[in-house]
Amino acid sequence: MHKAKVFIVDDEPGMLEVCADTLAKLDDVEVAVESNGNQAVKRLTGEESWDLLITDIRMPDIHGVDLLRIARRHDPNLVVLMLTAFPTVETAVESMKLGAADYLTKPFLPDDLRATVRRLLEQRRLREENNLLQRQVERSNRFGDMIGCSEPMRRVFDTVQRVAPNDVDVLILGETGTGKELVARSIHQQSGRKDNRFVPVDCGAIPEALLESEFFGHERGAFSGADTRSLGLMEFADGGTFFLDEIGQLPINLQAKLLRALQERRIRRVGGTQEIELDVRVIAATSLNLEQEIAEQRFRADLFYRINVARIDLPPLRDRAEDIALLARHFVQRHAGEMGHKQINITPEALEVLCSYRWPGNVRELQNAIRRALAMTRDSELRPDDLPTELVIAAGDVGCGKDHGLFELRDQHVTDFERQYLAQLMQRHQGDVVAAVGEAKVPRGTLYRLLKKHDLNPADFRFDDAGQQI
Ligand SMILES: Nc1ncnc2c1ncn2[C@@H]1O[C@H](COP(=O)(O)OP(=O)(O)OP(=O)(O)O)[C@@H](O)[C@H]1O
Repeated sequence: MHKAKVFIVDDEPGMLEVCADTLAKLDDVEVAVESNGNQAVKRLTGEESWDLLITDIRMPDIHGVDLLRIARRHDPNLVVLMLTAFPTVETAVESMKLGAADYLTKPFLPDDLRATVRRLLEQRRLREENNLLQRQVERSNRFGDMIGCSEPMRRVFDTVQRVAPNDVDVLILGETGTGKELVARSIHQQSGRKDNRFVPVDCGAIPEALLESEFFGHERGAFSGADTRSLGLMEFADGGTFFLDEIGQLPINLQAKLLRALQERRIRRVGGTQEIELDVRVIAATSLNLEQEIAEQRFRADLFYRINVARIDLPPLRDRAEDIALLARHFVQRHAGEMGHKQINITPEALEVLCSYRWPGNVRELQNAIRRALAMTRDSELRPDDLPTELVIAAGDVGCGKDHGLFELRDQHVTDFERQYLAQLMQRHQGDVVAAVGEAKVPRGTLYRLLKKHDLNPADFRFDDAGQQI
């Protein structure tokens, strides 16, 4: 049987003995004790892994709250039970904020200690099981880098699988951030071209005057400034896949040239006379309604028919609510590691907020919201107040109006904004207050006061080269 490892820290040897004896009666628990603060820090930050830390608050060589902070920084999943003979509201609140699971006031009955430990270990076991299940669920709802369990996404995965090996051109339609580029990459990855290049180009991002030479390349001397011959993106993609993102924004004169290149699979560099044969698969994507663009004569119908050989419609995130929780958990897992957190759970209340928002920026917006929330959270749970304010308001938590007046809502906004701003500022400067003062353009004292107000500690944002918090 796996025994839960419990570590008890108290400066009084008598107390350690009583606690150890009490817990020894639980047969699935293994107990270690320590009365010296420095030794306790060493064991908590060393190789050993612990399930539960029980620590006294008042000790001569280390304060229990500091031990809690150090231990949870090393292992954010560690469950901590605080013991105190002098309960003060501030210490209790501070301990809870730093992630203590509970606290017991001395003196306590052995049964109370046993019951509390049993409950905390059970909670931890359930959380771990839950994480394991989540990982299994995610594995079965994964298609390459794409995640989705909703019916529309399953259809998308199915279509990708069918069109990928067939070398036909593909048109992907969907609002911004729905994953069009991810789908295009996935098609490339599952095609016979996967060992050659995938060349993406954002048609809306290249200045019109440069588009033709960017696409088709140019010969030396083709125009002033062209001192060398240059390959175009399409030629660069020879043998592979050319991904035209936002094709709806391509100027009409270039549409004609692209159509010709697609029909003949040949191009001519700007200023060149020779035709160059190319073997390129084209995948185009747009968030515009191309039929309407054609009706308004901004998009050529013949180009539309040429690229609309196989078509994939990516539904907006709000129409596939089942995917929201799955994606949110996936992003939490992915980005928590990058930010130095070990394992973070989303509370059911936070999931409810995420699921009732409309996500105009779709999956990209969800991913960013999770990143921002992770920067705000200080313990192993992501709660509604860690989420960007606009989501919480839209979900009705703060802002249904009838319970909150204009000024109250405004103050709430300002407070949330301040907290988010400061957390991101600290993150950008890795806890360097001098650099943060420079960017925020406020006196140092003001910055310290605001950090204190929002209970943010610059030290929590300092990481070493390996990404570990220092
Ligand atoms: N189903 C999904 N599973 C996992 N991540 C996804 C999914 N859909 C989108 N993403 C992520 O969301 C972000 C936006 O996706 P992507 O760039 O493919 O969207 P897009 O539709 O091409 O956006 P735009 O129209 O703005 O170019 C990316 O970081 C991508 O990895």
